[in-house]
Amino acid sequence: MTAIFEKTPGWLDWYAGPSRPQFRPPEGAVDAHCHVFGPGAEFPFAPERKYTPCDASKDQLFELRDHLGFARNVVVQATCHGADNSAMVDALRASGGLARGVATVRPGVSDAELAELHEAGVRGVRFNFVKRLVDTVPQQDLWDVVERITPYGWHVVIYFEAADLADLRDFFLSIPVPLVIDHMGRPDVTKDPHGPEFGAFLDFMRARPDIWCKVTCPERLSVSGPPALDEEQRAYLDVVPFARRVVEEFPDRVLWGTDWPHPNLTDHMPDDGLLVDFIPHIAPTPKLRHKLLVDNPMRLYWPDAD
Ligand SMILES: O=C(O)c1cc(C(=O)O)oc(=O)c1
Repeated sequence: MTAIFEKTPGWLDWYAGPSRPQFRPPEGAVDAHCHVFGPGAEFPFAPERKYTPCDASKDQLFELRDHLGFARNVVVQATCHGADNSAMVDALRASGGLARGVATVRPGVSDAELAELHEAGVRGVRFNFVKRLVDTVPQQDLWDVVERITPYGWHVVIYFEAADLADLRDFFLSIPVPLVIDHMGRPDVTKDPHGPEFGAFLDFMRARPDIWCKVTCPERLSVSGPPALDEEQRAYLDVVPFARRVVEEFPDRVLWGTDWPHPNLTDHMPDDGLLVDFIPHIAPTPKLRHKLLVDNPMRLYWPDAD
């Protein structure tokens, strides 16, 4: 029987018919953070999920990639699929080598499963500490996962709220593989980008040379808005000083992504074309943009590409 899913009340669907960005990404640009949702009838959402999204298929993702002028994707396992990576893996396999993946695995994962994920293009696992998205996982379980993935040369993507960094920092620093921080550690952008909270985040990044940061999700972090809609070119300016600080201090360890299909936004859904136009605000020179969009993600996800 085909699964029928009812979306979480108030769910905002991704923006159909996005504009073509004025900023043209450099050749070979990578959208290094995006997701697929189902389709639920083919790849059912996980029983333990905290939200039920609209469908967002691999074909729709690849269409967006081409429309925005990107060449590749990194598809991050969305929490609504739990540890069933089949929709994400299906996207990787259909991409003809143009997508890599970040999976969610439990400590009991078999060697055969890990080998299969690697063969499909998975290069990392995601540890999520955002309480509205997942139940807490014991640190020992995460340790066990790290031990299992280390032989594959994978990294760990960490998603956490700024307020939780102080408690999690020591645990993060004890993980002996590269770390990739989702959405800039979710700073409170009403605070001073030169103040103690963001200072603690930058200090965490300075602690090791293999900590990377996604300068993503201005639409999630912004308080001032306005939404990137109706040809708005100056959206989310309150996020710029935060992202730009990270790009300028760590030009070789930053990544950018659309975060399409933008789960759990509640007040607006951005036009992805206009989100791309945000990039020159945070990476002001062609050299910084080339690192952000091409060199860095290629080094992390396609190290063997010519
Ligand atoms: O902030 C979020 O709601 C969110 C959720 C997910 C997910 O459910 O996987 O991924 C993200 O990158 C961001």
